[in-house]
Amino acid sequence: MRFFERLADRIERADSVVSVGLDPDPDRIPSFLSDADLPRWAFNRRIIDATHEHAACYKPNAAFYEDADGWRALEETVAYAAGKDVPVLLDAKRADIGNTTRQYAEVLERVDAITVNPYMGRDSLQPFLDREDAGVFVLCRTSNPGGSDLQDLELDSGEPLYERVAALADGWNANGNVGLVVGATTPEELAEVRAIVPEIPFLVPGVGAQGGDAEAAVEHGLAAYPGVDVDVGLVNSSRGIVFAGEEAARSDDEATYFGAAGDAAKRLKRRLNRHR
Ligand SMILES: O=C(O)c1cc(=O)[nH]c(=O)n1[C@@H]1O[C@H](COP(=O)(O)O)[C@@H](O)[C@H]1O
Repeated sequence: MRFFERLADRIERADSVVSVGLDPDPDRIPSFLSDADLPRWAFNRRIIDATHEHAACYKPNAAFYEDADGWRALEETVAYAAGKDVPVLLDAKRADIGNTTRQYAEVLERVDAITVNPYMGRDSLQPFLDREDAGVFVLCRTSNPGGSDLQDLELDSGEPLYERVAALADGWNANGNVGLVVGATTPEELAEVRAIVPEIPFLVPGVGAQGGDAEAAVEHGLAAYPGVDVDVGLVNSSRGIVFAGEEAARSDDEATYFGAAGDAAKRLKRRLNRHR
């Protein structure tokens, strides 16, 4: 089964397009978990227990796992999410020259999908694109303030670079496995990219902690996919869900802390579903 078919299945079962970002910043892991063997894994396991009913996917960002214990924590996390039948999208923003990128793409043996960076061009993405069953989300218009520095640059044709990336990604989609990353912080660009690629699902980060537009994320982020009954796409929130417990009363109480994460995921799911 292709990634977007598996994702559609999950979206239907959870009635949700929420991507729960697993970004376990070590400085914010609650002190009651600091003695755990792998605090990031202990944290993620509890987050998954609290949120999986509302999760269309989990999106661990590789930056939070790039040390020896981190890789172990990530491995445990991926296996645990799979056990709950929730796809995992590794946010690694990868791509490189041929032999290197072939190694990078090996990670798709262990996760369902990945984010990739188009800056080095098609050959740097080919080994990912060749994995017919995996999802490959190409950065297009990112949510950060500096996203405009390069991505908005106008080409000779008059189009901004991010629009060219969208058009190129359409051409890279022979296997029906390409998605685009377009931030919720730039709703007009979301609409523009959607007009260029009516059939490519988006990963829309930037709602929650970055204050992006959740309604526009749903309106433009989802796309019909051949052979499935629901529109497909993902709207991600990381800190707004996993650290919701910091604001809960008695947040040093484990049940309250992780209950708040579950509530935050459920609230986001309902908010997004109002616009689906
Ligand atoms: O590729 C991404 O997921 C991504 C692209 C982008 O344009 N903006 C963006 O915030 N992200 C990621 O989405 C997550 C957002 O986290 P929060 O701001 O805490 O919801 C982080 O893991 C970011 O790296």
